Amino acid sequence: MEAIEVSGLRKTYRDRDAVAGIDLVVARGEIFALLGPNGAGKTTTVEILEGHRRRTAGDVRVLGEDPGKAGSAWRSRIGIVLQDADDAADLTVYEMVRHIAGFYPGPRGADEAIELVGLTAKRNSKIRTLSGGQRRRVDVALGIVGRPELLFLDEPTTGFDPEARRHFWDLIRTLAGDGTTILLTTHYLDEAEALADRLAVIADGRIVAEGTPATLGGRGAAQAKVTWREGGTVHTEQHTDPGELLRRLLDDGVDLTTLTITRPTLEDTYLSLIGATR
Ligand SMILES: Nc1ncnc2c1ncn2[C@@H]1O[C@H](COP(=O)(O)OP(=O)(O)OP(=O)(O)O)[C@@H](O)[C@H]1O
Repeated sequence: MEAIEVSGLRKTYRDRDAVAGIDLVVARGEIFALLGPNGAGKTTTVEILEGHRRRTAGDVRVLGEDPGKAGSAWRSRIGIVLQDADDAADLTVYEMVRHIAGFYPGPRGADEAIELVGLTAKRNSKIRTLSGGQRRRVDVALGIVGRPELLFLDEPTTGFDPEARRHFWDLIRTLAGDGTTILLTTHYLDEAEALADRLAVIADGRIVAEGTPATLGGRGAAQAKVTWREGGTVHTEQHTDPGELLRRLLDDGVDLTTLTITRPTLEDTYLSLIGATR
């Protein structure tokens, strides 16, 4: 059984489609990233999968059940990190995590969850005294404390400093290595590239491309741009396989310290996919 199966998903607000017919399959144990510009429909999609919003049309199965009808046993199998979590700010980190752990049948220890998000030093601090990035880490601790089979992360690393982001990536890889399925939305292309087994780009409520970070939007087959300097002139050539060109340049005694080879980054590919929909 797949972790997530979606076909023909639509969500209409008044007369406008926020989600306009999405098909999506996420396998168990997979890390799947949803990318897309502001207002594309990512949060709406994720909240329908979490059972937090009603859909207008389409079939949705999450861990084998319809999230619109599933009960508390299903809910205890998923973990959620919302985009704007409203923390009970007067509790300490430990109190809050322990409180939420109490809703799950087989939770992690609160201290283990706090340690996993790197907040042990803030264990006894009130949440309202934490920085924005530290609060976000509390949100992640709350999402994983129940040992979810499936974890939803909506822009999980917004406000994280670079070290916290790397730490978080390691945590996600560890969870995935233990078999947790992860669906995340992010605006950070480096994050998607570092974490995702597969990803989809949503624009205007539709999936415009889907693939692995290496193949999305034809990226894998894209030509490499080779640039070098020879006799005071800069040369540029496009090649699918630049090996032959490199051998020729070596034979010709060209100074290869001036040579660069670039391929489209995931960001280049993403921006051209988004641009094509405008
Ligand atoms: N409760 C609502 N009522 C009316 N329109 C809504 C509602 N929630 C979302 N929308 C609209 O649906 C569209 C998709 O919004 P959504 O929040 O899913 O986008 P998103 O891809 O998550 O964006 P972001 O990257 O900014 O988080 C937007 O045009 C938004 O204005």
